[in-house]
Amino acid sequence: MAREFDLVVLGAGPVGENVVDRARAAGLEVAVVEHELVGGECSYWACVPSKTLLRSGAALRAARRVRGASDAVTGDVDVAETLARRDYWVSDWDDRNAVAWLESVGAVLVRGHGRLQGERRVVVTPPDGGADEVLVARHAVAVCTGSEPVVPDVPGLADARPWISRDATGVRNVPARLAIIGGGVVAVEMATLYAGFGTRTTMIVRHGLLGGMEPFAGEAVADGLRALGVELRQGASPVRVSRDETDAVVIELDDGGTVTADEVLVATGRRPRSTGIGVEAVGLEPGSSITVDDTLAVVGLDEASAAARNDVDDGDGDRPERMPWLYAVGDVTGRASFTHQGKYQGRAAGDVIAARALGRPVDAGRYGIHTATADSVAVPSVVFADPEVGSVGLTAARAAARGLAVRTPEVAFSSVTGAGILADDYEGRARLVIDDERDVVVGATFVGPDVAELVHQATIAIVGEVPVRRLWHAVPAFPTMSEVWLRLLEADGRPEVGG
Ligand SMILES: Cc1cc2nc3c(=O)[nH]c(=O)nc-3n(C[C@H](O)[C@H](O)[C@H](O)COP(=O)(O)OP(=O)(O)OC[C@H]3O[C@@H](n4cnc5c(N)ncnc54)[C@H](O)[C@@H]3O)c2cc1C
Ligand SMILES: NC(=O)c1ccc[n+]([C@@H]2O[C@H](COP(=O)([O-])OP(=O)(O)OC[C@H]3O[C@@H](n4cnc5c(N)ncnc54)[C@H](O)[C@@H]3O)[C@@H](O)[C@H]2O)c1
Repeated sequence: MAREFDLVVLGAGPVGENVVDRARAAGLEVAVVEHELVGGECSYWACVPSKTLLRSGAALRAARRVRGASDAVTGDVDVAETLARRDYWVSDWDDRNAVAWLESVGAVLVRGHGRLQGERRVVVTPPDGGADEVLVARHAVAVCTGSEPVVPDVPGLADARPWISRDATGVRNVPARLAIIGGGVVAVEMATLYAGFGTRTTMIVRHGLLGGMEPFAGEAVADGLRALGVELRQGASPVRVSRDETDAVVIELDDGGTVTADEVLVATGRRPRSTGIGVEAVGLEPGSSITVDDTLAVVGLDEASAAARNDVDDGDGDRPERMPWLYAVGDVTGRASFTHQGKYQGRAAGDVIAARALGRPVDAGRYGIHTATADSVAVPSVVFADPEVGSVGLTAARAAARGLAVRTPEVAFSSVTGAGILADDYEGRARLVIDDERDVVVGATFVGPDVAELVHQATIAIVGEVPVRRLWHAVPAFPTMSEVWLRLLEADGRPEVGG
């Protein structure tokens, strides 16, 4: 016997939880299928443990940067206490609180591995390998299955017991030597973390660090990592990996060099988790990101399902317009792989699914409540390295690629009194990207200690499309880090009357 619900959500990560929350708030009957821990990657293996582990070293370094406080710092990071704090924040990898929340909102949790079995049907294999159960969705299925790490096909790597990010954030025995392959955000944050733990850390980086961001961000982070004692092997790629007779990992590089370590962390990106979830049953391509429109409804599904059924539209117009029934939300869409952005999508998706199911008006225009418009305008992110990198919107290069004429005022934080008071010899930079035609901010990057909280101001300026002329009236308090905004406006130039 199949159980019926209004909505079946596949995956109870942060994104699935938000879809559930909004759909339940509207009164839909909702089932959510989860094969691991309710709360997903972010809560147990990604954002929460990584940021908790990074915090101890960051706090110590912050105190060391203030004369009058620095002498009170007499030791290094207490690794055992830091790991214990991490264990607390990941609830010892126990999801009972998250499950209690699901129950409190009246959602039904179905434990097991789910996969699509055709339109509006999800089949679940329970964890004990018992009989499959079919869940039928009266209105919609939302795929929120997240992403998984990519391990490149380097000879010997898979057999060398490489770490993926879960091993690095779930660590119990901190290695004396760690090699990291990759130069993206996972690699940079984990190098910062392990260097702070006293691990001899070597990064193997094909190109620069933090590709895709403003170049000055990667350069400052590279300098910061070197200052922490990290060895950067830039312009090098691994060609062969093995374990030697002492069980050390030996990584041979294409520049002829070798890196030897106790563990090797592979941080070479993630791919959408769209295999093994039955997308082929509805005509979609497993392994690819699932393409959605701004209401998170899967695009091209009718054509794909028709093709899968060999049911060709003869174009006589007799096929009725159908309500979307399949949605994809979060990392699996490849739109913006961050928890906050996926949750934003999840709120829109839960609301629009309910609106369509209940025959209520749908607000799907630009910045409508049922859309994830900001995905293509303002995705904020913070890289928790030393220095931190906070960014949102377009870089100068991305703006140029879009054909925008921009102004890019840039300043050093040395001109900001609040930064100098925050830390002695504060070093950092900030850049705005301003659309010259519309005179609004379309991108911002801040690099330096404790810049994370500056990003949201930029996000509001971008999403609110606040004219730069008007930003002159948003006065930052003295002496705070926010004064960087005034310096940036000054670098851009005081507007003229009638200009
Ligand atoms: C090391 C690391 C650090 C990160 N730090 C940050 C950060 O600081 N800030 C930030 O915003 N983002 C961060 N991210 C990214 C963030 O973790 C993801 O963007 C976020 O987890 C995506 O949420 P999601 O719900 O889409 O996917 P997930 O969190 O992956 O959740 C998907 C859920 O679906 C379940 N599932 C999958 N397939 C099935 C199936 N077939 N049946 C049943 N259940 C299934 C999974 O078990 C999982 O619980 C980090 C990522 C990594 C790797
Ligand atoms: N603070 C945060 O918000 C945060 C933290 C961690 C992760 N994340 C999310 O997780 C995602 C995944 O992070 P990531 O760092 O794994 O991916 P990434 O795409 O940011 O970086 C991958 C890195 O690996 C390199 N690389 C790829 N293939 C390689 C190969 N074959 N050999 C050598 N190097 C190779 C790339 O050049 C790049 O430097 C991010 O895009 C981000 O959305 C966010």
